[in-house]
Amino acid sequence: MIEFRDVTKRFPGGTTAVDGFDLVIPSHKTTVFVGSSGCGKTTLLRMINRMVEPTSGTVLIDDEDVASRPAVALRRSIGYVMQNSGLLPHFTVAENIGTVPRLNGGTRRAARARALELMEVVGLDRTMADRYPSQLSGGQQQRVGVARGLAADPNILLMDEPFGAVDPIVRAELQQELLRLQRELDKTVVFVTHDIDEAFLLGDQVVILAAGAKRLQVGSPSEIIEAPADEFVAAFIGTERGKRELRVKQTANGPVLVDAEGRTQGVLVEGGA
Ligand SMILES: Nc1ncnc2c1ncn2[C@@H]1O[C@H](COP(=O)(O)OP(=O)(O)OP(=O)(O)O)[C@@H](O)[C@H]1O
Repeated sequence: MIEFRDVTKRFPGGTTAVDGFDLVIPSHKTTVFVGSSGCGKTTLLRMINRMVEPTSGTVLIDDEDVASRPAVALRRSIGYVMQNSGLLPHFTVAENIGTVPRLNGGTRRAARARALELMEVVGLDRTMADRYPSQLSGGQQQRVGVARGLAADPNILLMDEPFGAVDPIVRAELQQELLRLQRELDKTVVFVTHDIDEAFLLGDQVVILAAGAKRLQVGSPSEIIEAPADEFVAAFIGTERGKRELRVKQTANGPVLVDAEGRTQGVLVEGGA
């Protein structure tokens, strides 16, 4: 469990990126921070692994204040995946993935073995191990980024808009891969995005934020869609655009669900959750 207790971050220059933020992030679930640009999502994420230090307040992992842990060791024990993958251009794929195992004192051989194993986990062909990042597609680079984040087998994986820079088809593929990975690996994932659809697809817990990391609503996707906290959240999640206001339409083949513009969104079936 990760916990923010009354956390504030003021940057030199005066921006209050995060103002008195409280949140409990349950273990073995995916929590998504979603909100518009500059609302403090990245700052929140980076305070978990001490890439950013809070001005006041406490961040705890399993009831231990992260400030009491040596920053470098803490950072290496937590996976971090960033936008544009953040790969080192002069390292091969295998070397990039094996960076943290090497930093942790592992042999070159062990790091490579781990890298090859992880390439399989994230759906990359092993023949790519000796390529450089520039010789991969954007989607493949992101997979390498995810593999690198997993290399030290962390309990916590922080992901900062990891799929922001790829086209919608590859993005959908990577999202499905992450859902599969999460079922298999069972990590505590904290994911940042500005895309509410991505948040609802991936999140067990979704945290909708406004400027200063103000919590507008925290809940499961179902809770938020069924009862948006206010007009702003309703507009943000798209109910106003009619996107999530579905109604039943009878067709020759049975009932389907259509949106406000009459576009079919799905088929109505009996039973289920
Ligand atoms: N190192 C820094 N120094 C000064 N101000 C900063 C620094 N990092 C972030 N900020 C400011 O803090 C606020 C929150 O930034 P943050 O990157 O956390 O937002 P974000 O929600 O992740 O935005 P985006 O979606 O655009 O990445 C912004 O106003 C930003 O300009």
